Amino acid sequence: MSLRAPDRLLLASARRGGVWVGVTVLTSLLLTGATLALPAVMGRTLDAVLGHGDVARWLALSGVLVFVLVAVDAVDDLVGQAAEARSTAWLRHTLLRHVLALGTRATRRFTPGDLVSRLVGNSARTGDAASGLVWIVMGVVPPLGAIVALALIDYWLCLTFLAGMPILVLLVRAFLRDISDAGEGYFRVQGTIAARLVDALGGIRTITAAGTLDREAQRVLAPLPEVHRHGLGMWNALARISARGDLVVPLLVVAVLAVAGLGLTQGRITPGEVLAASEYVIMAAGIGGVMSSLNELAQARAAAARVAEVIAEPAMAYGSERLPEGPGRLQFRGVTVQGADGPVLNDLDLTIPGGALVAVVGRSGAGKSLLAALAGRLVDPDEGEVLLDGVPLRRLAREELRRAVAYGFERPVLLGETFADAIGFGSGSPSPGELAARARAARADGFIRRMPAGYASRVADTPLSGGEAQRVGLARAFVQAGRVLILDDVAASLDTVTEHHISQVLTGALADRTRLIVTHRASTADRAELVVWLADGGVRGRGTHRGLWADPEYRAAFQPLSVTRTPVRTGAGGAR
Ligand SMILES: Nc1ncnc2c1ncn2[C@@H]1O[C@H](COP(=O)(O)OP(=O)(O)OP(=O)(O)O)[C@@H](O)[C@H]1O
Repeated sequence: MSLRAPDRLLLASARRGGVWVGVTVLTSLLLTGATLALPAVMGRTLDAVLGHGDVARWLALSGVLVFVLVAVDAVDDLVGQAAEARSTAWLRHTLLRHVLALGTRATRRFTPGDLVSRLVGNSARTGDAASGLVWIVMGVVPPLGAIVALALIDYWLCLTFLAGMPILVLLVRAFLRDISDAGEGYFRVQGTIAARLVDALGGIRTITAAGTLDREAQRVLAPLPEVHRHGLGMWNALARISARGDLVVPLLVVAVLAVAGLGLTQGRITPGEVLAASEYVIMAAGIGGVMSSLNELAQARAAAARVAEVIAEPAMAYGSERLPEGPGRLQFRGVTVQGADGPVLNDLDLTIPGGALVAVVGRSGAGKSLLAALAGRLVDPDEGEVLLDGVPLRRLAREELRRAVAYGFERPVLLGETFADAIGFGSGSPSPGELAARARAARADGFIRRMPAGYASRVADTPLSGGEAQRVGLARAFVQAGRVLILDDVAASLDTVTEHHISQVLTGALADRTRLIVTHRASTADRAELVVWLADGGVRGRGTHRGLWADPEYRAAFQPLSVTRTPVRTGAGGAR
């Protein structure tokens, strides 16, 4: 029988508990042995007191067993926690690496808040299984051992107990089903709340400006009744098993003790053995102890299912090929990307000449950013392929691709402690001189130098305007720039003078690269050597800005921004 993904993950994470899992097995074995031996030794002690043996010896042995139980129990807890910590750490590493390897697909498939809840809460719950599994396995040993002990005392005792076993088994199965369903629902709803909270924090300015704090709090916490319902489901399952156990276990105990009493009157069993049998029957029916471990395991399994769901999402695979020498020519061949309501790009064929400055324009939602993402393999097409200097991007080694293609984004996230880190991010260790030169080119050098610690200033402590952040992001792209530089609407928050300066860098210092610029600005399109106009899922037109401007639909792609931001001379061939 092949294990399901959550079970495989549970086992893998339990193995990562390493040596501590082994120690937990040892301590649990000791505990189990002592637990099993104690009733027999107590029975012998009683028989000794009644005149059949060495009382002092049996009393001493009872004392040793009790000591072992207390001491080992404490150690068992400690090593169990150590195993869980190691398993959880491994699981978080694995999940985090996978989420990052998924790239943009991670946040298309899962919301950030949901991913955080899986990474933080669910991973820890799954990690609990490291010692939980051992405790469960060890948890069933005392009941099984107790059944054997009953048989050793008198086989009628064992048979009486086994007659009641099927009821116990049915109870356990029903409990496991109820608790697993409730656990899964509980974690899912927790993830939903976390996702809404992250959304709300991302949009906190809008919420504050709109004065909708109460409504937002209600929206974030709206699934709480569901959390309550699933929580109640878990408690009910526990209560049911406890009530049913309370009914079944005493019945079993009474039945076994009645048979033991009969054996005593017939001289088959000693009084000490009756005492031992009364302990063993309770141990054999030890539904309570195993139940709480099973409960833990069921919850760990529900949590593992949520972690495994992310891991099952295939990460982007890279090839091993290198790029030949080349100018940075990009080719899109039959590229189709499906969106929620049909293809966003449909069988698109396009060649971006190497070393050219190319503007990608089109109305909002035309697929410009998607085209830019495809060009550097931030996403893969559903059909077709993208080639760089003749090599399909999928075949390129990851480092080769990342060295060859650099990106600048409209709302860059500045990663790294300091501004020097943020600008050099992903580029090895550029020299301070190179960092400054690129920052100057991106018009970021001035405001960074004015900070108290210059390039060593901490990014997190420095609130930046949208345009300043864009310029730092641009400097990073410039440092990184390989043979292709892709700028996705990077000038959206820049004033015309800064944008003009940056355009000069693109046509000057970086003129040997292929530059793919997504833009809404007519002035940027006008400076490009080639304009690719996207509409209706494909290339609606390509040529120079001036050549395309005659088409009113082309002009409409710029209208909202060009009217307000960029003076445009209308008329055939006269755009600027
Ligand atoms: N990886 C993807 N898979 C499927 N659909 C996507 C993907 N990325 C974006 N889309 C969808 O493609 C459509 C176009 O998005 P895109 O961001 O490319 O538009 P755009 O032309 O850049 O718009 P804007 O000018 O408003 O920034 C959107 O509906 C978006 O949801």
